[in-house]
Amino acid sequence: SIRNTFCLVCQGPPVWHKNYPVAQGNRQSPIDIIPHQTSHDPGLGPITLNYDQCTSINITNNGHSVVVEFEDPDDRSVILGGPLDNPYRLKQFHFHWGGKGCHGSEHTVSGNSYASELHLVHWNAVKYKTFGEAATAPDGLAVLGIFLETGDDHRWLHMITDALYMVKFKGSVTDFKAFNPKCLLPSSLHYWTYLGSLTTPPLHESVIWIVLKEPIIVSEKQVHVFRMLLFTGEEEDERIRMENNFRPPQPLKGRKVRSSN
Ligand SMILES: NS(=O)(=O)c1ccc2oc(NC(=O)c3ccccc3)nc2c1
Ligand SMILES: [Zn+2]
Repeated sequence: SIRNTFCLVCQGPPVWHKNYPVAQGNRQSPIDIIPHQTSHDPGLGPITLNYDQCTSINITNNGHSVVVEFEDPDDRSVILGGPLDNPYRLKQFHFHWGGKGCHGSEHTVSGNSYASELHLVHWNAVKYKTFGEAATAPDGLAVLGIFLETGDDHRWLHMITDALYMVKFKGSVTDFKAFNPKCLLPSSLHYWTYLGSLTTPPLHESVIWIVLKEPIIVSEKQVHVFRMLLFTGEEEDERIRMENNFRPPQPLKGRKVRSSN
């Protein structure tokens, strides 16, 4: 049937375990974070984001999300501290969002989801030679998750949403230079952290998750611009709107979620 030809990832989370058995593993992401059940760890220091020398390259529609990629030849833009033993290099950031009126974050907080979630993906270049190698190692990646809550316009998110018309179709890419994602951070860097995975195939259990407690505020109109993107390519007859590209929370399987102060 059409569904068989439809790519496996596009058929969504319920079928991923067929080709990626790790989907039912012991450290899958996202999760529902229950604040009063997290353990406050005084040994957990603050995180530091050294993004001032970062070099963004382009913005692309990879058929699952919209991704801004960075040059990572050295430690010019890194996240360090917190639960991390090494600096982790910024590789890319991307978003997950819902459909009209329904929420689209991946992590939830006491069962509540936000309109969208931003992921800044970093890799451990001290221990591993390439991103690909790090992506399969238990301490290979560190992803900073930031919730987007609807309210007033976000003055800097416009730089992203104004570029989305250029990458409407799957497989499209356009230059996107000199963007510093520091402008997308909330005022507080307090966070929860736990050991998890990539939230889309190949679902590698290689991510140290750092989820900020404070969301950034963006307007519903700005989130709606993300929904003009398509899952489908320019050459395909059927146009499928890119929305609800989030994986639902996965079983905690006894994991501890730690809280910074
Ligand atoms: N939603 S997620 O868990 O943050 C997540 C999920 C799946 C991912 O695949 C990649 N691959 C690269 O970035 C990459 C970048 C350059 C070369 C090869 C791969 N990053 C991911 C992040
Ligand atoms: Zn993501």
